[in-house]
Amino acid sequence: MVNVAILGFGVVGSGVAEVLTGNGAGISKKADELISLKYVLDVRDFPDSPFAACFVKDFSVIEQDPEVNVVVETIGGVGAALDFTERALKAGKSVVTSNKELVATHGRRLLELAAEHQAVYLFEASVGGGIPILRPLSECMAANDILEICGILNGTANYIFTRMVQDGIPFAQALKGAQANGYAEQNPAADVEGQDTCRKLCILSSIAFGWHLLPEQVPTTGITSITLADEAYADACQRRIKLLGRAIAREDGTVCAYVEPHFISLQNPLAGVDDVFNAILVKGDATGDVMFYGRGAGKLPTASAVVADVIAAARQLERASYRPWQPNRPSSVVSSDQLASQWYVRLAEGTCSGERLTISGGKEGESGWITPAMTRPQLDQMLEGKQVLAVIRVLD
Ligand SMILES: NC(=O)C1=CN([C@@H]2O[C@H](COP(=O)(O)OP(=O)(O)OC[C@H]3O[C@@H](n4cnc5c(N)ncnc54)[C@H](OP(=O)(O)O)[C@@H]3O)[C@@H](O)[C@H]2O)C=CC1
Ligand SMILES: N[C@@H](CC=O)C(=O)O
Repeated sequence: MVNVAILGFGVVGSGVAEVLTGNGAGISKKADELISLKYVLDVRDFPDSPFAACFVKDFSVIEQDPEVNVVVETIGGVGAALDFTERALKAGKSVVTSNKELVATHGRRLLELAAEHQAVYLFEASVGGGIPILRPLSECMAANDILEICGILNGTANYIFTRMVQDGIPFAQALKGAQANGYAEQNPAADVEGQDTCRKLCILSSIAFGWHLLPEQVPTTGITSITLADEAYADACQRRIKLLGRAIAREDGTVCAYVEPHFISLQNPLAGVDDVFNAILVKGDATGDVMFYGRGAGKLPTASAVVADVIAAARQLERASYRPWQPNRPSSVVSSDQLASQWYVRLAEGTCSGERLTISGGKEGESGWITPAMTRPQLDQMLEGKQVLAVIRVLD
Protein backbone atom coordinates (compact mmCIF):
# COMPACT_ATOMS: atom_id res chain seq x y z
CA MET A 1 0.00 0.00 0.00
CA VAL A 2 1.34 3.41 -0.96
CA ASN A 3 -0.02 6.38 1.00
CA VAL A 4 0.16 9.78 -0.62
CA ALA A 5 0.11 13.25 0.96
CA ILE A 6 -0.58 16.31 -1.21
CA LEU A 7 0.92 19.64 -0.13
CA GLY A 8 -0.97 22.60 -1.63
CA PHE A 9 -4.58 22.12 -2.77
CA GLY A 10 -4.62 24.70 -5.58
CA VAL A 11 -5.05 24.17 -9.32
CA VAL A 12 -2.55 21.30 -9.61
CA GLY A 13 -2.91 19.77 -6.13
CA SER A 14 -6.71 19.53 -6.42
CA GLY A 15 -6.27 18.00 -9.89
CA VAL A 16 -3.89 15.39 -8.45
CA ALA A 17 -6.47 14.45 -5.78
CA GLU A 18 -9.14 14.20 -8.48
CA VAL A 19 -7.07 12.03 -10.83
CA LEU A 20 -5.67 9.83 -8.03
CA THR A 21 -9.10 9.01 -6.71
CA GLY A 22 -11.13 9.20 -9.95
CA ASN A 23 -8.78 6.84 -11.82
CA GLY A 24 -7.78 5.00 -8.63
CA ALA A 25 -8.39 1.42 -9.71
CA GLY A 26 -6.39 1.71 -12.94
CA ILE A 27 -3.61 3.63 -11.21
CA SER A 28 -3.21 1.05 -8.45
CA LYS A 29 -3.16 -1.72 -11.07
CA LYS A 30 -0.40 0.05 -13.01
CA ALA A 31 1.57 0.62 -9.81
CA ASP A 32 1.13 -3.00 -8.64
CA GLU A 33 0.20 -1.43 -5.30
CA LEU A 34 -2.92 0.10 -3.81
CA ILE A 35 -2.34 3.87 -3.96
CA SER A 36 -4.35 5.81 -1.44
CA LEU A 37 -4.66 9.54 -0.69
CA LYS A 38 -4.09 9.93 3.07
CA TYR A 39 -3.46 13.65 3.67
CA VAL A 40 -3.93 17.02 2.02
CA LEU A 41 -2.12 20.01 3.52
CA ASP A 42 -3.14 23.57 2.69
CA VAL A 43 -3.16 26.92 4.48
CA ARG A 44 -6.82 27.37 3.57
CA ASP A 45 -9.87 25.33 4.62
CA PHE A 46 -11.91 23.41 2.07
CA PRO A 47 -14.93 22.21 4.12
CA ASP A 48 -16.98 21.32 1.03
CA SER A 49 -14.25 19.31 -0.67
CA PRO A 50 -14.83 15.56 -1.12
CA PHE A 51 -11.34 15.21 0.41
CA ALA A 52 -12.23 17.27 3.54
CA ALA A 53 -11.47 14.32 5.85
CA CYS A 54 -7.86 14.19 4.59
CA PHE A 55 -7.00 17.81 5.42
CA VAL A 56 -4.28 18.69 7.94
CA LYS A 57 -2.62 22.01 8.71
CA ASP A 58 0.63 20.81 10.28
CA PHE A 59 3.31 19.29 8.05
CA SER A 60 4.82 17.33 10.97
CA VAL A 61 1.75 15.06 10.93
CA ILE A 62 2.80 13.95 7.43
CA GLU A 63 6.51 14.00 8.19
CA GLN A 64 6.08 11.75 11.24
CA ASP A 65 3.60 9.31 9.75
CA PRO A 66 5.60 6.22 8.72
CA GLU A 67 2.70 5.10 6.51
CA VAL A 68 3.21 8.03 4.10
CA ASN A 69 5.57 6.92 1.31
CA VAL A 70 5.01 9.61 -1.35
CA VAL A 71 4.62 13.35 -0.84
CA VAL A 72 3.27 15.47 -3.71
CA GLU A 73 4.48 19.07 -3.46
CA THR A 74 2.22 21.44 -5.41
CA ILE A 75 2.62 24.56 -3.28
CA GLY A 76 5.08 26.29 -5.60
CA GLY A 77 7.96 28.66 -4.86
CA VAL A 78 11.07 28.10 -2.79
CA GLY A 79 9.80 28.88 0.72
CA ALA A 80 7.64 26.31 2.51
CA ALA A 81 7.92 24.04 -0.54
CA LEU A 82 11.71 23.72 -0.06
CA ASP A 83 11.42 23.18 3.69
CA PHE A 84 8.74 20.47 3.34
CA THR A 85 10.57 18.76 0.47
CA GLU A 86 13.81 18.53 2.44
CA ARG A 87 12.02 17.25 5.53
CA ALA A 88 10.04 14.67 3.55
CA LEU A 89 13.18 13.37 1.78
CA LYS A 90 15.12 13.25 5.06
CA ALA A 91 12.26 11.18 6.48
CA GLY A 92 12.80 8.73 3.58
CA LYS A 93 9.63 9.71 1.72
CA SER A 94 9.74 10.14 -2.04
CA VAL A 95 8.71 13.55 -3.34
CA VAL A 96 6.92 14.30 -6.61
CA THR A 97 6.50 17.92 -7.73
CA SER A 98 5.30 20.29 -10.44
CA ASN A 99 7.36 23.12 -8.92
CA LYS A 100 9.84 24.23 -11.56
CA GLU A 101 11.20 27.13 -9.54
CA LEU A 102 12.33 24.72 -6.84
CA VAL A 103 13.76 22.15 -9.27
CA ALA A 104 15.57 24.75 -11.38
CA THR A 105 17.25 26.31 -8.36
CA HIS A 106 17.70 23.41 -5.89
CA GLY A 107 17.10 20.31 -8.03
CA ARG A 108 20.66 19.00 -7.94
CA ARG A 109 20.87 19.12 -4.14
CA LEU A 110 17.38 17.63 -3.72
CA LEU A 111 18.23 14.73 -6.05
CA GLU A 112 21.32 14.05 -3.94
CA LEU A 113 19.31 14.30 -0.73
CA ALA A 114 16.75 11.83 -2.12
CA ALA A 115 19.50 9.37 -3.07
CA GLU A 116 21.08 9.66 0.41
CA HIS A 117 17.77 8.68 1.99
CA GLN A 118 16.82 5.90 -0.47
CA ALA A 119 13.95 8.00 -1.78
CA VAL A 120 13.24 9.50 -5.19
CA TYR A 121 12.62 13.07 -6.31
CA LEU A 122 10.55 13.27 -9.50
CA PHE A 123 9.36 16.34 -11.40
CA GLU A 124 7.96 15.40 -14.84
CA ALA A 125 5.16 17.99 -14.42
CA SER A 126 7.66 20.80 -13.89
CA VAL A 127 8.25 21.17 -17.64
CA GLY A 128 5.54 21.15 -20.30
CA GLY A 129 2.57 20.41 -18.00
CA GLY A 130 1.04 17.19 -19.34
CA ILE A 131 3.72 16.56 -21.99
CA PRO A 132 5.97 13.55 -21.30
CA ILE A 133 9.36 15.23 -21.82
CA LEU A 134 11.81 14.75 -18.93
CA ARG A 135 11.76 10.97 -18.80
CA PRO A 136 11.92 10.60 -22.63
CA LEU A 137 14.78 13.13 -22.72
CA SER A 138 16.66 11.44 -19.90
CA GLU A 139 15.98 7.83 -20.90
CA CYS A 140 14.76 7.39 -24.49
CA MET A 141 17.26 9.91 -25.90
CA ALA A 142 20.10 8.79 -23.61
CA ALA A 143 22.18 7.49 -26.53
CA ASN A 144 22.42 10.99 -28.06
CA ASP A 145 24.55 14.00 -27.46
CA ILE A 146 21.91 16.72 -27.26
CA LEU A 147 22.75 19.50 -29.71
CA GLU A 148 19.87 21.90 -29.11
CA ILE A 149 16.69 22.39 -27.14
CA CYS A 150 14.21 24.94 -28.44
CA GLY A 151 10.74 25.21 -27.02
CA ILE A 152 7.54 27.04 -26.32
CA LEU A 153 7.57 26.36 -22.60
CA ASN A 154 4.96 28.67 -21.13
CA GLY A 155 1.27 28.04 -21.66
CA THR A 156 0.20 31.45 -20.39
CA ALA A 157 2.44 33.38 -22.79
CA ASN A 158 1.39 31.22 -25.72
CA TYR A 159 -2.29 31.58 -24.80
CA ILE A 160 -1.83 35.38 -24.70
CA PHE A 161 -0.22 35.45 -28.19
CA THR A 162 -2.97 33.25 -29.61
CA ARG A 163 -5.77 35.37 -28.18
CA MET A 164 -4.09 38.58 -29.39
CA VAL A 165 -3.77 37.21 -32.94
CA GLN A 166 -7.00 35.25 -33.25
CA ASP A 167 -9.34 37.51 -31.25
CA GLY A 168 -7.50 40.82 -31.65
CA ILE A 169 -7.70 41.45 -27.88
CA PRO A 170 -4.99 43.40 -26.04
CA PHE A 171 -2.33 41.80 -23.86
CA ALA A 172 -3.88 42.58 -20.45
CA GLN A 173 -7.24 41.08 -21.38
CA ALA A 174 -5.61 37.93 -22.76
CA LEU A 175 -3.63 37.53 -19.52
CA LYS A 176 -6.87 37.66 -17.50
CA GLY A 177 -8.17 34.73 -19.59
CA ALA A 178 -5.04 32.69 -18.81
CA GLN A 179 -5.49 33.38 -15.10
CA ALA A 180 -9.18 32.41 -15.20
CA ASN A 181 -8.19 29.08 -16.80
CA GLY A 182 -5.67 28.32 -14.02
CA TYR A 183 -2.67 28.50 -16.39
CA ALA A 184 -0.83 31.45 -14.87
CA GLU A 185 1.54 31.41 -11.90
CA GLN A 186 0.34 32.93 -8.61
CA ASN A 187 2.44 35.92 -9.64
CA PRO A 188 1.93 36.03 -13.43
CA ALA A 189 5.03 38.19 -13.81
CA ALA A 190 6.95 34.89 -13.93
CA ASP A 191 4.96 33.91 -17.03
CA VAL A 192 5.04 37.18 -18.95
CA GLU A 193 8.55 38.25 -17.98
CA GLY A 194 10.00 34.90 -19.04
CA GLN A 195 11.30 33.49 -15.71
CA ASP A 196 8.98 30.50 -15.90
CA THR A 197 10.33 29.61 -19.36
CA CYS A 198 13.85 30.20 -18.05
CA ARG A 199 13.35 27.77 -15.13
CA LYS A 200 11.98 25.08 -17.44
CA LEU A 201 14.88 25.59 -19.86
CA CYS A 202 17.31 25.15 -16.95
CA ILE A 203 15.69 21.85 -15.96
CA LEU A 204 15.76 20.57 -19.55
CA SER A 205 19.37 21.69 -20.00
CA SER A 206 20.54 20.19 -16.71
CA ILE A 207 19.12 16.82 -17.75
CA ALA A 208 20.33 17.11 -21.36
CA PHE A 209 23.85 18.36 -20.71
CA GLY A 210 24.42 16.72 -17.31
CA TRP A 211 25.39 19.83 -15.30
CA HIS A 212 23.30 22.35 -13.44
CA LEU A 213 22.41 25.36 -15.57
CA LEU A 214 21.19 28.07 -13.20
CA PRO A 215 18.37 30.54 -13.99
CA GLU A 216 20.64 33.54 -13.31
CA GLN A 217 22.94 32.37 -16.15
CA VAL A 218 20.16 32.59 -18.74
CA PRO A 219 19.46 36.06 -20.18
CA THR A 220 15.68 36.35 -20.15
CA THR A 221 13.36 38.71 -22.00
CA GLY A 222 9.59 38.39 -21.63
CA ILE A 223 6.64 39.41 -23.74
CA THR A 224 5.24 42.43 -21.88
CA SER A 225 6.27 44.93 -24.53
CA ILE A 226 4.66 43.08 -27.46
CA THR A 227 1.75 44.88 -29.05
CA LEU A 228 -0.90 44.20 -31.65
CA ALA A 229 1.25 46.24 -34.08
CA ASP A 230 4.10 43.73 -33.67
CA GLU A 231 1.65 40.89 -34.30
CA ALA A 232 0.46 42.69 -37.46
CA TYR A 233 4.07 43.05 -38.71
CA ALA A 234 4.70 39.35 -37.96
CA ASP A 235 1.64 38.49 -40.00
CA ALA A 236 2.84 40.73 -42.83
CA CYS A 237 6.02 38.64 -43.22
CA GLN A 238 4.36 35.22 -42.71
CA ARG A 239 5.71 34.75 -39.22
CA ARG A 240 4.30 34.25 -35.71
CA ILE A 241 5.59 35.67 -32.45
CA LYS A 242 6.43 32.99 -29.87
CA LEU A 243 8.31 33.09 -26.59
CA LEU A 244 11.11 30.54 -26.90
CA GLY A 245 13.63 29.06 -24.52
CA ARG A 246 16.73 27.92 -26.42
CA ALA A 247 19.85 26.10 -25.32
CA ILE A 248 22.44 25.41 -27.99
CA ALA A 249 25.39 23.09 -27.32
CA ARG A 250 28.51 24.39 -29.07
CA GLU A 251 31.40 22.33 -30.39
CA ASP A 252 33.75 23.61 -27.70
CA GLY A 253 31.48 22.17 -24.97
CA THR A 254 29.92 25.50 -23.99
CA VAL A 255 26.19 26.17 -24.02
CA CYS A 256 24.40 29.29 -25.26
CA ALA A 257 21.06 29.52 -23.46
CA TYR A 258 18.55 32.33 -23.51
CA VAL A 259 14.83 33.16 -23.37
CA GLU A 260 13.37 35.70 -25.81
CA PRO A 261 10.27 36.27 -27.93
CA HIS A 262 10.99 35.34 -31.57
CA PHE A 263 9.50 36.00 -34.98
CA ILE A 264 9.30 32.44 -36.32
CA SER A 265 8.45 31.50 -39.88
CA LEU A 266 5.24 29.63 -40.63
CA GLN A 267 7.36 26.68 -41.89
CA ASN A 268 8.83 26.18 -38.41
CA PRO A 269 6.82 23.45 -36.60
CA LEU A 270 6.66 25.69 -33.51
CA ALA A 271 4.69 28.34 -35.45
CA GLY A 272 1.49 26.28 -35.38
CA VAL A 273 1.58 25.67 -31.63
CA ASP A 274 -1.26 27.75 -30.22
CA ASP A 275 -3.25 28.42 -27.09
CA VAL A 276 -2.08 26.69 -23.89
CA PHE A 277 -0.11 24.13 -25.91
CA ASN A 278 3.65 23.83 -25.51
CA ALA A 279 6.12 22.18 -27.87
CA ILE A 280 9.75 21.29 -27.34
CA LEU A 281 12.13 20.50 -30.19
CA VAL A 282 15.10 18.45 -29.03
CA LYS A 283 17.90 17.85 -31.52
CA GLY A 284 19.98 14.75 -30.80
CA ASP A 285 23.12 13.90 -32.76
CA ALA A 286 21.62 10.51 -33.68
CA THR A 287 17.89 11.26 -33.77
CA GLY A 288 17.90 14.70 -35.39
CA ASP A 289 14.83 16.73 -34.38
CA VAL A 290 12.31 15.17 -31.99
CA MET A 291 9.25 17.22 -31.09
CA PHE A 292 7.22 16.91 -27.89
CA TYR A 293 3.79 18.55 -27.97
CA GLY A 294 0.78 18.87 -25.68
CA ARG A 295 -0.97 20.99 -23.07
CA GLY A 296 1.67 22.94 -21.18
CA ALA A 297 -0.49 24.03 -18.25
CA GLY A 298 -3.86 23.44 -16.62
CA LYS A 299 -5.28 21.34 -13.82
CA LEU A 300 -5.77 17.87 -15.29
CA PRO A 301 -2.91 17.74 -17.85
CA THR A 302 -0.45 18.74 -15.12
CA ALA A 303 -2.04 16.37 -12.61
CA SER A 304 -1.60 13.58 -15.15
CA ALA A 305 2.17 14.08 -15.15
CA VAL A 306 2.29 14.32 -11.35
CA VAL A 307 0.30 11.12 -10.88
CA ALA A 308 2.48 9.28 -13.42
CA ASP A 309 5.44 10.16 -11.19
CA VAL A 310 3.53 8.91 -8.14
CA ILE A 311 3.10 5.59 -9.97
CA ALA A 312 6.80 5.56 -10.92
CA ALA A 313 7.78 6.27 -7.32
CA ALA A 314 5.48 3.49 -6.09
CA ARG A 315 6.71 0.95 -8.63
CA GLN A 316 10.44 1.20 -8.68
CA LEU A 317 11.74 3.39 -5.93
CA GLU A 318 15.39 2.72 -6.66
CA ARG A 319 15.21 3.09 -10.45
CA ALA A 320 12.72 5.89 -11.06
CA SER A 321 15.01 8.81 -10.17
CA TYR A 322 17.11 11.06 -12.39
CA ARG A 323 20.85 10.85 -11.83
CA PRO A 324 21.85 14.02 -9.93
CA TRP A 325 23.43 16.31 -12.46
CA GLN A 326 26.94 17.71 -12.01
CA PRO A 327 27.55 21.11 -10.35
CA ASN A 328 27.23 24.32 -12.31
CA ARG A 329 30.05 25.20 -14.73
CA PRO A 330 30.25 28.99 -14.87
CA SER A 331 32.80 28.99 -17.71
CA SER A 332 30.61 26.76 -19.90
CA VAL A 333 27.86 29.32 -20.44
CA VAL A 334 28.27 31.78 -23.32
CA SER A 335 26.25 34.89 -24.04
CA SER A 336 23.49 34.92 -26.65
CA ASP A 337 25.14 38.16 -27.86
CA GLN A 338 27.37 35.87 -29.92
CA LEU A 339 24.44 34.34 -31.77
CA ALA A 340 23.86 36.03 -35.13
CA SER A 341 20.33 36.18 -36.54
CA GLN A 342 18.01 38.41 -38.50
CA TRP A 343 15.96 40.84 -36.39
CA TYR A 344 12.53 42.42 -36.55
CA VAL A 345 12.76 46.10 -35.71
CA ARG A 346 9.91 48.60 -35.29
CA LEU A 347 10.89 52.25 -35.58
CA ALA A 348 8.89 55.33 -34.60
CA GLU A 349 10.35 57.11 -37.62
CA GLY A 350 13.18 56.86 -40.11
CA THR A 351 14.60 53.81 -41.84
CA CYS A 352 16.79 50.83 -41.20
CA SER A 353 18.69 48.42 -43.42
CA GLY A 354 16.83 45.29 -44.50
CA GLU A 355 13.38 44.41 -45.79
CA ARG A 356 10.62 46.91 -45.03
CA LEU A 357 7.31 45.41 -43.89
CA THR A 358 3.95 46.89 -44.72
CA ILE A 359 0.77 46.71 -42.65
CA SER A 360 -2.54 48.42 -43.14
CA GLY A 361 -3.55 50.99 -40.54
CA GLY A 362 -0.07 51.39 -39.03
CA LYS A 363 0.73 54.56 -37.03
CA GLU A 364 1.93 57.58 -39.00
CA GLY A 365 5.73 57.44 -39.44
CA GLU A 366 6.10 54.02 -37.83
CA SER A 367 7.77 51.22 -39.79
CA GLY A 368 8.67 47.55 -39.38
CA TRP A 369 11.84 45.91 -40.71
CA ILE A 370 13.56 42.53 -41.01
CA THR A 371 17.29 43.18 -40.88
CA PRO A 372 20.13 41.10 -42.36
CA ALA A 373 21.72 38.55 -39.99
CA MET A 374 23.92 40.09 -37.29
CA THR A 375 24.64 39.80 -33.57
CA ARG A 376 22.75 41.87 -31.01
CA PRO A 377 25.70 44.20 -30.33
CA GLN A 378 26.00 44.82 -34.10
CA LEU A 379 22.24 45.54 -34.25
CA ASP A 380 22.44 47.96 -31.32
CA GLN A 381 25.25 49.79 -33.08
CA MET A 382 23.20 50.00 -36.29
CA LEU A 383 20.18 51.37 -34.41
CA GLU A 384 22.11 53.95 -32.41
CA GLY A 385 20.30 57.31 -32.39
CA LYS A 386 17.06 55.86 -33.81
CA GLN A 387 13.73 55.77 -31.96
CA VAL A 388 13.35 52.03 -31.58
CA LEU A 389 9.94 50.72 -30.46
CA ALA A 390 10.58 46.97 -30.68
CA VAL A 391 13.37 44.48 -31.41
CA ILE A 392 12.63 40.76 -31.74
CA ARG A 393 14.98 37.98 -32.90
CA VAL A 394 13.96 36.08 -36.05
CA LEU A 395 14.17 32.28 -36.26
CA ASP A 396 13.28 30.62 -39.57
N1 LIG B 1 -1.26 25.84 -12.80
C1 LIG B 1 -0.62 25.12 -13.73
O1 LIG B 1 -1.13 24.88 -14.83
C2 LIG B 1 0.73 24.56 -13.45
C3 LIG B 1 1.41 24.85 -12.28
N2 LIG B 1 2.64 24.30 -12.07
C4 LIG B 1 3.35 24.54 -10.83
O2 LIG B 1 2.71 23.80 -9.80
C5 LIG B 1 2.81 24.50 -8.56
C6 LIG B 1 1.42 24.77 -8.02
O3 LIG B 1 0.74 25.57 -8.96
P1 LIG B 1 -0.82 25.89 -8.85
O4 LIG B 1 -1.54 24.70 -8.40
O5 LIG B 1 -1.20 26.56 -10.10
O6 LIG B 1 -0.78 26.97 -7.67
P2 LIG B 1 -1.97 27.41 -6.71
O7 LIG B 1 -1.61 28.76 -6.21
O8 LIG B 1 -3.27 27.23 -7.40
O9 LIG B 1 -1.89 26.33 -5.53
C7 LIG B 1 -0.98 26.38 -4.48
C8 LIG B 1 -1.75 26.04 -3.20
O10 LIG B 1 -0.84 25.90 -2.12
C9 LIG B 1 -1.35 26.68 -1.02
N3 LIG B 1 -0.25 27.05 -0.15
C10 LIG B 1 0.54 28.17 -0.17
N4 LIG B 1 1.44 28.14 0.82
C11 LIG B 1 1.22 27.00 1.50
C12 LIG B 1 1.82 26.41 2.65
N5 LIG B 1 2.82 26.99 3.28
N6 LIG B 1 1.36 25.23 3.09
C13 LIG B 1 0.31 24.63 2.46
N7 LIG B 1 -0.30 25.13 1.36
C14 LIG B 1 0.15 26.29 0.88
C15 LIG B 1 -2.01 27.85 -1.70
O11 LIG B 1 -2.88 28.52 -0.81
P3 LIG B 1 -3.16 30.12 -1.11
O12 LIG B 1 -3.84 30.16 -2.43
O13 LIG B 1 -3.99 30.55 0.03
O14 LIG B 1 -1.81 30.78 -1.15
C16 LIG B 1 -2.75 27.14 -2.83
O15 LIG B 1 -3.96 26.57 -2.39
C17 LIG B 1 3.62 25.75 -8.86
O16 LIG B 1 4.98 25.48 -8.63
C18 LIG B 1 3.38 25.96 -10.35
O17 LIG B 1 4.43 26.66 -10.95
C19 LIG B 1 3.23 23.46 -12.98
C20 LIG B 1 2.61 23.14 -14.14
C21 LIG B 1 1.31 23.69 -14.49
N1 LIG C 1 2.28 29.15 -15.54
C1 LIG C 1 2.77 28.02 -16.24
C2 LIG C 1 2.13 26.79 -15.70
C3 LIG C 1 2.77 25.56 -16.17
O1 LIG C 1 3.95 25.33 -15.99
C4 LIG C 1 2.46 28.15 -17.71
O2 LIG C 1 1.63 28.99 -18.07
O3 LIG C 1 3.08 27.44 -18.52
